[in-house]
Amino acid sequence: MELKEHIIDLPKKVYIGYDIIDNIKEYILSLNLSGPFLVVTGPLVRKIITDKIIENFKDESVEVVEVKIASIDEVNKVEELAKSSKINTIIGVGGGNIIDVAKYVAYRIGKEFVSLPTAPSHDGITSPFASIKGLGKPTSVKAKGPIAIIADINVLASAPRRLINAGIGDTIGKITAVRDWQLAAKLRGEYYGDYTASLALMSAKHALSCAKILDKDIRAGVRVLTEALISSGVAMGMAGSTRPASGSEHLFAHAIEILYPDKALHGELVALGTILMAYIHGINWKKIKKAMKKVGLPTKAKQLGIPDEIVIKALTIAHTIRPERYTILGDRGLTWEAAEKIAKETGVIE
Ligand SMILES: NC(=O)C1=CN([C@@H]2O[C@H](COP(=O)(O)OP(=O)(O)OC[C@H]3O[C@@H](n4cnc5c(N)ncnc54)[C@H](OP(=O)(O)O)[C@@H]3O)[C@@H](O)[C@H]2O)C=CC1
Ligand SMILES: O=C(CO)COP(=O)(O)O
Ligand SMILES: [Zn+2]
Repeated sequence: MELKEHIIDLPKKVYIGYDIIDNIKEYILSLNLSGPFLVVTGPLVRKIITDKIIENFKDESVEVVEVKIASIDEVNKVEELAKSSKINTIIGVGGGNIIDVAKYVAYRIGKEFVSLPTAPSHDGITSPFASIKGLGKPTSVKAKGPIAIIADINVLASAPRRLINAGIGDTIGKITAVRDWQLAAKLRGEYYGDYTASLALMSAKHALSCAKILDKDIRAGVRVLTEALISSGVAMGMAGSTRPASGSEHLFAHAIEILYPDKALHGELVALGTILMAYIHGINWKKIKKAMKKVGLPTKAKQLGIPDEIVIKALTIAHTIRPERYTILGDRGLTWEAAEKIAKETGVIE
């Protein structure tokens, strides 16, 4: 099936390198972005990274706002401030939650957004979508794609290993997401972009290959991972939806977040979901699980403190989360018995 209209939303510039946050002012000005600027950041990141960035912004009109989670209340707070301070450019400095709030507010007020990720933990760095709690849906909504990305590898490599692993987990998910997309094209006549799907799959391949590099040279490994995460976001921008990056494995992750919130990182849940959905798809889930173990990603719900019953329940409700996006879970989902069998056979529960 052809799309009636297709807008490809991509960044104008991607700055990637070492210690490049020192050049932030130069980058921003070369993009002709005007102030006042609003830096959206998190409490921890503010202390360890953001304050240094602000120093490099001397002589410009800059305000900083701290956000704890990506919720509609935080969005409203940031939007109010942005409007009252007549902000022209929003810079998101932080993990996935911060980037999502920054790009969503930029979308709502029609201003430019610059993405400055501090952790390679998610592929929302580039994507023109955001996940905001309290909007009435657990999945992402349209947001402003970044005009520029500033990816400082020294900053990203300083993130805790758990966040780095979560980024690998989020990209591993593309293996089943693309399978689901192919299935939807076959069974439901949904638009399928071969090139975009290949791009998403390539991200998974590169993220997995970075695992070996990470142990020898953390910065080199994080660079490969960051490029994979940016690229997966490009796939979403090209597809005009998160379809190439989010399938049944993400539905499982979202279901866990609903039933048992804030226990695990997004990428960790996606990776667990990928083992389960790969099993149902009949692809080599053992190989995926082995690769996850090697990286240090949890392969059992218990490692994340998630009870077995929550995993089973999540599997049974996952298909209801985004019914318009067809996946291997079909329209009717899994029975409790089937879910339990899948979770046990893959070793996700005991
Ligand atoms: N829009 C999209 O397309 C996508 C969106 N997402 C969304 O992203 C979110 C997950 O993002 P994720 O990054 O995993 O989680 P968070 O944004 O919650 O970040 C996790 C923690 O890491 C901290 N942190 C960030 N950078 C560093 C650093 N360099 N050193 C030390 N600590 C650091 C944060 O600090 P602080 O407390 O200061 O913030 C936070 O406490 C989910 O909500 C998910 O839905 C995921 C994929 C795609
Ligand atoms: O996390 C995402 C891609 O990695 C976005 O997924 P959703 O559209 O399912 O929220
Ligand atoms: Zn994701």
